[in-house]
Amino acid sequence: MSKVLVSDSIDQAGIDILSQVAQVDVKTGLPAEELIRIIPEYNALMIRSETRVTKAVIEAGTQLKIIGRAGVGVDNVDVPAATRQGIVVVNSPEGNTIAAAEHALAMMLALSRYIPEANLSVKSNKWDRKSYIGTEVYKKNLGVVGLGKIGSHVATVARAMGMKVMAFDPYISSERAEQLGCRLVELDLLLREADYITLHMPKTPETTHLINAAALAKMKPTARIVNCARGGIIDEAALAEALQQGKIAGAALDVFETEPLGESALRSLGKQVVLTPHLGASTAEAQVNVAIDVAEQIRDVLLGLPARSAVNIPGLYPDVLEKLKPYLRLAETLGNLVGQLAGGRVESLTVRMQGELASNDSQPLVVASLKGLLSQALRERVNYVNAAIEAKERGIRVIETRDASIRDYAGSLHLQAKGSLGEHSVTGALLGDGEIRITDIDEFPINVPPAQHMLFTLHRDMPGIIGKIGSLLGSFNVNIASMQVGRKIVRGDAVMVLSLDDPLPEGILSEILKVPGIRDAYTVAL
Ligand SMILES: NC(=O)c1ccc[n+]([C@@H]2O[C@H](COP(=O)([O-])OP(=O)(O)OC[C@H]3O[C@@H](n4cnc5c(N)ncnc54)[C@H](O)[C@@H]3O)[C@@H](O)[C@H]2O)c1
Ligand SMILES: O=C(O)CC[C@@H](O)C(=O)O
Repeated sequence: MSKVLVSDSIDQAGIDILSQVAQVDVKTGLPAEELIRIIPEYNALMIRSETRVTKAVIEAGTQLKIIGRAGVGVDNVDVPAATRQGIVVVNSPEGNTIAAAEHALAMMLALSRYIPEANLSVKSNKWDRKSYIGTEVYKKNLGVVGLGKIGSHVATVARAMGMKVMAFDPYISSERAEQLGCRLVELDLLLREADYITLHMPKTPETTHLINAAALAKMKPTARIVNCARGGIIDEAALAEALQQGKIAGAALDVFETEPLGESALRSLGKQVVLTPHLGASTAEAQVNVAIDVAEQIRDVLLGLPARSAVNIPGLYPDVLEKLKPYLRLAETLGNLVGQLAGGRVESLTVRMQGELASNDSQPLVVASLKGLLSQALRERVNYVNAAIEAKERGIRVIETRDASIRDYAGSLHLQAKGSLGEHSVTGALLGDGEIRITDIDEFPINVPPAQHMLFTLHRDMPGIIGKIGSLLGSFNVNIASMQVGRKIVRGDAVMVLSLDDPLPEGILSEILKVPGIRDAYTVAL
């Protein structure tokens, strides 16, 4: 019989499902070394946000087939390490949406009416009606940052309370925002105009400390901010300072840079700060939803069936998956690449299956391309199950075409995306050993493997230009791993593709664009 370890507190409904197919051991609060010691016995691990599933835990889990996260964020799991070891990681993308949205709304109202402090005051035998004159949210401007599942529900309820809602989300179409009755605006405007700001995006390199001292300085002195998304999106030291100096009026936080929250200046602030210990998902309903959702997936995988919300492996039957795996990786990489070249707001994606691929079932490749395309915006939230729905909700038009006559490689994939940075295309193929090659960018032939940090330029093919870019990168201490130029005619337009050992520092792109002959430049992180 299979063995499942449940290492965080999970609703009994989930345990009951797992018990149908496995021996279930519930052991919460395990120290890291103890988890590493016992994990080799288990075929599945079910967690919430407390257990840290590090590389060491994964490497020790030699029998593990699946890790189930009863919740949305899998930032406490080393997903690349699990993928390398062939362990499926599943989550529950929607089970706690309403709970988290309602918590954010409750935080906003608690902040406006000083409910936590007033409650403490009455409980300490006082009857103070003067210190807690609040403000109404009715007719106030709410700025929603991240208009995904939770942000959308917050926006809908806030509108019903009479608030005027604006939103900033670089990956959402203005049509989607309009459907929700929101004005899609730039972050700068939202920071300046909002009376309340609520954050609902994932923590990514782009969103880490998005709300820093400079952002807080743009806010109104009467503004209040709520973070029920992820710790670290707000710079807590800068926030404490802004509150102490009266630069903003209040903050309510459910999530923190370090959890549990240690020593923090935020704890000593008064009624203008409300803090909760990561309770966004803590409702009876959400805990039942996520426990059932994830336990069912663990049960299915232990029975040899596919998982419906796999974060790292598509929900396909194992034999189909095995055959398609290298092409799914190709499609995902190309989707991620073309999405970044086209910019955030992608309107359409064309997926062309070429050569031998033209006769395959195209659906998994289209889904993998969309998963790659949306991965910058949604990170672990996008998977093979929800990629198509997420794309539809974002108003992305998907066009599938086939051309069996293109036979430069046995099978190749061509993606074309139209977004806020214009229309861009990439083609890629697999070499005999399964290595990915990018064979074409914007119709310019090249032959490069994808790399973690890449720079693409469109320029005039003229003497000296490559040297200038090389020296410029050198002056910013960026090491070039490889470089290739693709051109159609001599001294016409050309593309240059550079693989870099380091991410490009801020400001360098504008310097590159100043080099005579450079028409455009894009950075990509894969
Ligand atoms: N406090 C809790 O207990 C709790 C519970 C559930 C979810 N969460 C967190 O809430 C957040 C939102 O969850 P969701 O289910 O709505 O996710 P979602 O994927 O449905 O939506 C996230 C949205 O953020 C947008 N986004 C990405 N980068 C952005 C950026 N730089 N600026 C603005 N928007 C950006 C995406 O386009 C997307 O629309 C996640 O961080 C999730 O982990 C917290
Ligand atoms: O498990 C929890 O309570 C938190 C869950 C939440 O942060 C999530 O990402 O789903």
